Amino acid sequence: MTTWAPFAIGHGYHSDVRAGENTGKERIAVIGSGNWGSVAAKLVATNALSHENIHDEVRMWVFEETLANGEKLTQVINKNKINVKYLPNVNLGVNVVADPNLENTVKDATMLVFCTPHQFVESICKQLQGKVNPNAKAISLIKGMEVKPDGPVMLSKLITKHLGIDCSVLMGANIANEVAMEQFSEATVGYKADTSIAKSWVQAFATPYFHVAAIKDVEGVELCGTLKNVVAIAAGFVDGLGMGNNTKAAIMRIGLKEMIGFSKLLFPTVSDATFFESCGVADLITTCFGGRNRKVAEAYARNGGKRSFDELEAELLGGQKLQGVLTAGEVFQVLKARNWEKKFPLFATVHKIAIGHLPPSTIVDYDNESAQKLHRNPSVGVIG
Ligand SMILES: NC(=O)c1ccc[n+]([C@@H]2O[C@H](COP(=O)([O-])OP(=O)(O)OC[C@H]3O[C@@H](n4cnc5c(N)ncnc54)[C@H](O)[C@@H]3O)[C@@H](O)[C@H]2O)c1
Ligand SMILES: O=P(O)(O)OC[C@H](O)CO
Repeated sequence: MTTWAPFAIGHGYHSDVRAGENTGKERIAVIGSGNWGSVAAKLVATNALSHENIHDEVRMWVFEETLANGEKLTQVINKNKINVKYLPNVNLGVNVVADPNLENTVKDATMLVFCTPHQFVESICKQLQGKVNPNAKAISLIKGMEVKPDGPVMLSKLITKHLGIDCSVLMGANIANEVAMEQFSEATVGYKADTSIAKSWVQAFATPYFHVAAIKDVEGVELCGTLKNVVAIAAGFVDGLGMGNNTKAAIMRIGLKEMIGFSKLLFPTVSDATFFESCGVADLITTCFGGRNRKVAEAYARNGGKRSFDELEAELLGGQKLQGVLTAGEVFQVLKARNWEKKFPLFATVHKIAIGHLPPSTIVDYDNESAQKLHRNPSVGVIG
């Protein structure tokens, strides 16, 4: 561990600290500073201070905004080491430096952690083209996907396409506020092929309270994190309609089946075992009980679909962003394009409810015939 001098609490940050340095150490930058992005910065900042092979400073890109008191968010973070807007009351670490300049954030970084809402990733990548170290590696903590005219594109692939660098993913049962409180939880790194890259990411994130396992199934891990948000919207509808635990469990089971089916149709290499990791069933459970997607969908159903998701998101989340409604729309585009709508009735119904084409009550009243065909598995002797 090296002594940390320039970034003591209460000091302004020194933007020229990196000039002329070539320490041969990894240097981590976090792109994004929302609720989970801030926790990601806290995790890697802890490890940066305790691992000799990682440079102490962790630079975090902040989509700059002016707070109600007129101060800039970056200035407040650098003064107090707390992201007062997206992760209040949690010290990010003395070595986290908030930077409103995207290009400056990634300058010299060898490990790039992407953690913004998924709808902003492509424009961020375009801004970063030609600006990142070609030998850097990336990891995406972002749950979501893009749909292009020729089909769906996972965000890890989008990052690799735009920046020409390897991109792993980290997903798991990780409600940010709980990880921030250092409550025990687990996560899954999905990597492509190179185990040394997977080990670097495990080292960067793992702490005694945050256990990280790596598996060679980047698409499987990323699709788990992406698709569980659609199921969480369905779970929220069930809660908002006042239905009980059995109904919610049924929706989660059907949702898991659709997650597995959809993932394997898109990527036949996706492994069944992935769904038993933290990124799979564990994340599905935590999100369907404690997540933001569930919370806003509950309010939507309680209001009978009369108030839009955008309105409820703004009212309930204070600037944080939902991913599940957009993802349901993106999944639906894939279902339409491939004529898969009847194979994934829960996914399709979530989208139709979210855009107001069906009432919330139809979450338990969708196309039962095709649903039963899909969700009953004769090979294990289930009838009915
Ligand atoms: N919060 C969690 O518990 C959690 C846990 C695991 C994974 N995730 C995933 O992490 C990703 C990031 O979520 P989060 O919770 O860190 O963010 P968030 O929803 O808390 O915050 C929204 C962020 O978006 C930024 N933003 C707003 N407009 C923007 C723009 N035009 N361009 C770029 N950025 C803009 C805001 O400044 C803020 O940092 C999501 O994919 C989410 O699903 C979240
Ligand atoms: O709050 P949500 O619904 O965005 O879910 C948060 C995380 O993805 C849980 O792992």
